[in-house]
Amino acid sequence: MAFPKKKLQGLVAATITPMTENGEINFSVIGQYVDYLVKEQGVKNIFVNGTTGEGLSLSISERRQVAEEWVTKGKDKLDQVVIHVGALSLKESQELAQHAAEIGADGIAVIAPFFLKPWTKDILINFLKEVAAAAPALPFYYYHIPALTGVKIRAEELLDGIQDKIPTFQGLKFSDTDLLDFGQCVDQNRQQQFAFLFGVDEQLLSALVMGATGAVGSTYNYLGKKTNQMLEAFERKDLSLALNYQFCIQRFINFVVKLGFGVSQTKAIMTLVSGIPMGPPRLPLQKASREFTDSAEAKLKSLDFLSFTDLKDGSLEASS
Ligand SMILES: CC(=O)N[C@@H]([C@@H](O)[C@H](O)[C@H](O)CO)[C@@H](O)CC(=O)C(=O)O
Repeated sequence: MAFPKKKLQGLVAATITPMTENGEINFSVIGQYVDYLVKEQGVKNIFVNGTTGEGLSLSISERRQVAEEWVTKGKDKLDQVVIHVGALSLKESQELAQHAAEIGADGIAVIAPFFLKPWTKDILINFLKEVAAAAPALPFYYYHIPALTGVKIRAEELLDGIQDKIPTFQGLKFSDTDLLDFGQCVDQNRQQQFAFLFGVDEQLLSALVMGATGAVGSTYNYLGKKTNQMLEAFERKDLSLALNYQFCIQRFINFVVKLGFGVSQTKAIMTLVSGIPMGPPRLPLQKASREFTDSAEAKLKSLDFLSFTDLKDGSLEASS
């Protein structure tokens, strides 16, 4: 199999799914969102329908439409659009994988099924293999997020010999803090050209030291520019400057984590910073409180992540 695509590297924004106040998907702002990521944040890769995108809270038909809209609006602007196609139902996952191929996505990613769970590596591989086979021309990424799926099979174990079973396997999206597991994934697969995409934004610098080739995360929607500066400093081997950037990013994430941080809060912050209305999350998530948004705004300003002139009208929309 030949993959014409460039290796997925650098920052990948885990996109939010914009919604209207009525809870419908707001497709009308996706074009603007693409431009914002590229022009304001310098982020040209996206990960659609993942955790941040509430992919598992959307219907299959919605997931297809969202994927299609991002691919269409990202054409000639974005480098790569990866679609998360994981689902509890293998059939649905395969349908989404096939659809991603049909619409011209650049790759697919899959989480472990998390209700009736695979308990061994081989069972998980069998599930992933069946999904990957539905899109045999698309690069395949395993999305490791054990805290949310409850599937604790170590990524290092999973990667051992994975390309023999899944020839389209191209990389790992690692959303966990176990840097021993992550480091061993890199170390044991040095001969492969896999993408190692780290998914804990506040710890990215440590993962870069371990050999991460890129990162997928929610904060790259609005802290992409700052994180790109960190990547550039790391690339120039200016570790002290890179650390300054990481600490600065950590100060913000640490602050919001203490207030209670998740997808709802990401929607509110992105609305505030970009001026593009992301709307409320879908149940069971609850909209971020006005108090949260005000505190986050003050913190962003104090860290110089946001100036008064950056504020757009949409900032009001973020709060209840
Ligand atoms: C649990 C979670 O949502 N993790 C985020 C991080 O970007 C996270 O928001 C960030 O590190 C702040 O803690 C990503 O790993 C999720 C992600 O990439 C996705 O939306 O698919």
